[in-house]
Amino acid sequence: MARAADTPFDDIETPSLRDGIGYGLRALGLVWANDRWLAIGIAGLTVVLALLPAAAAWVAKEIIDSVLAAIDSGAAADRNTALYWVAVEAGVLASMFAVRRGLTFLKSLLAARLGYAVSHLIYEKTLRMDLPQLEDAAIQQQILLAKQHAASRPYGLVNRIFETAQHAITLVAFAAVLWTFSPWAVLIVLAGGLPLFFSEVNFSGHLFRFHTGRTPEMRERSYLETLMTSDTSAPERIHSAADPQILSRYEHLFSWLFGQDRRLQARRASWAVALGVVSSVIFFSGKVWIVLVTIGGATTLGQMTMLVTVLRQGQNTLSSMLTSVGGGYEDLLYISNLYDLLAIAEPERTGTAKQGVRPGEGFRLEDVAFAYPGANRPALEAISFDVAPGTQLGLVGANGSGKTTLVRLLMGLYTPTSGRITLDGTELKDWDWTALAARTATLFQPFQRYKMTVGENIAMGEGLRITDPAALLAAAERGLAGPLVADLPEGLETRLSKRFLDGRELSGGQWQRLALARAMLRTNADILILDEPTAALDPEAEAEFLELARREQRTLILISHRLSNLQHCDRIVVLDKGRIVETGTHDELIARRGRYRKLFDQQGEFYRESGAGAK
Ligand SMILES: Nc1ncnc2c1ncn2[C@@H]1O[C@H](COP(=O)(O)OP(=O)(O)OP(=O)(O)O)[C@@H](O)[C@H]1O
Repeated sequence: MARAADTPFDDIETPSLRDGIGYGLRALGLVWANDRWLAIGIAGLTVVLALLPAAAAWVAKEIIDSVLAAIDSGAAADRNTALYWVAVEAGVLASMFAVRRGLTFLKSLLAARLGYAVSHLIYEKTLRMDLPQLEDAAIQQQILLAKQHAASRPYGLVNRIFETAQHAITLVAFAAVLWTFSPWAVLIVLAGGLPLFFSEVNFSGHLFRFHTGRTPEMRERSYLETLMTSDTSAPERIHSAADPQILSRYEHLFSWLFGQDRRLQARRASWAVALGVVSSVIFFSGKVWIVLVTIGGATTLGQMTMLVTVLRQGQNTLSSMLTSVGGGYEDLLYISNLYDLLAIAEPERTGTAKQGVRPGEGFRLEDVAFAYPGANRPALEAISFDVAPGTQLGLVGANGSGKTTLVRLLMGLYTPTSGRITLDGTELKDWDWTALAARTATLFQPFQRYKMTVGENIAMGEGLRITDPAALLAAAERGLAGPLVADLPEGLETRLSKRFLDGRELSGGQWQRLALARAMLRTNADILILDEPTAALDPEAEAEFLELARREQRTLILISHRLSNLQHCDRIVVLDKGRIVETGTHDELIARRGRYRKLFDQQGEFYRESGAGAK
């Protein structure tokens, strides 16, 4: 929900001047590193374009003065001189046009290259982040802001730097012309532009704080937009008739965002009008002065025209330059967010062990606790147990008892807050990440529905490194997806998801079969971790798959709410509120008449009968 309308976001920090200069240089460095010829081309044309306005003003003066001379003398030579200057003016204007077009072309190339380069940096960074970092809401906000502005801001900043340089050179040339008349004329140009500059810089800071501070609302808005258009949310949304509520939330959010924009832009516009009036008054005072001096006979008509033109263009150029500086400052603020994101320390994966110090020991958990960042109580506490190779371990417990968290710790995706987890005698953090990951084949909860081909959905189990159709089909068979793949018109090549024109949609159970096939592709992993692997399968398929998994001869860690699935496990660990409350075989736990037995009895007549049989 949107916050109070007048939330000022004043507490959001903006970077210091020193940091800002550093960011600017890094952005230029990025351009240089990506395409130095493009950078050189833009810089060269910028300098040429910067000098042309002063040249044009000078040529205009020469035309007027030579025309007046020709009128006075009536000589053919003077007439030819005037025509010569007209031809020069045509050349200057044509060059201006050509250089401007060339610059626009090169800058469009730069925008595309830089947008890609920055997006690449962002994705390289997010791909190196670990799971807790990606689950951190503050980091997610930084990523969103960086992604939103990746294509525009770094290019914007570089463009503003070039523009500022161009305007600065033009100004120096204008100043040189004005100086010949009077140094005061240079001062008039400066006095007219500076107030606007300070106002723009001030508003750039406000805008940045607004955009940064409003990221939660922007995220909610984009979520509501997805909710109103996505096919996956459509069945529930349509059925629950939630549309008016969702739309009204969206409208509420929009008017809050719009109200803030309006207030800020209205203040910006009124300041711009007021300062524009000040600039005009200064300009016209300068013009009156030049006119009076000309009437007094101290300058020629041509000089007067040139001076007035230069005075006006000088003021415009200064205000464009200062607007570029203000805009560049605004770009820089967003880039500071980008660089803050890029500067986030990456998770230290310092482990190098390719195998454990006691091969064959399996997993050992010693007094493990884990708390999610910001959580007020640990998700797991005092967890100790062993899993010897080849053991089949069942994990059971109510929703939120910590089962998924526990298997993610075993996979090394989270690090225990305290305690130790070892695999073959070596702590997980000391393992080489690739070697550790290669030990486990996993069905995740929730599993992904990749909007790729069927083959790629399976190949993701080995990071898309396996492309051999025979291996993919074998995994499909072992994940009970063989008949499904055979039935699809293009087999492994079938594109999934209706989002694509030629894409096919699958049922929940069919998607789950592909997720199972993905896990089963990892034939070299000696540990199979299955987090609710059969929740979407029909009973026949469920029994068939679990039987298959049991025959795999690998360590099996199985999470299931259907306790009958765990009957064959060598050991069952029962979790409650993040703690182990019971362990034992199915029969032992049934006989103990504790938590497991209670859960088991609650699962209906069928399970109770088979439990009684086991007693
Ligand atoms: N990514 C997360 N960030 C913060 N807290 C989380 C996260 N995932 C889970 N939790 C919290 O940790 C606790 C344990 O969650 P976990 O998913 O491990 O339970 P579970 O036993 O697998 O539940 P279920 O049977 O519903 O799948 C819950 O209180 C949950 O709210």
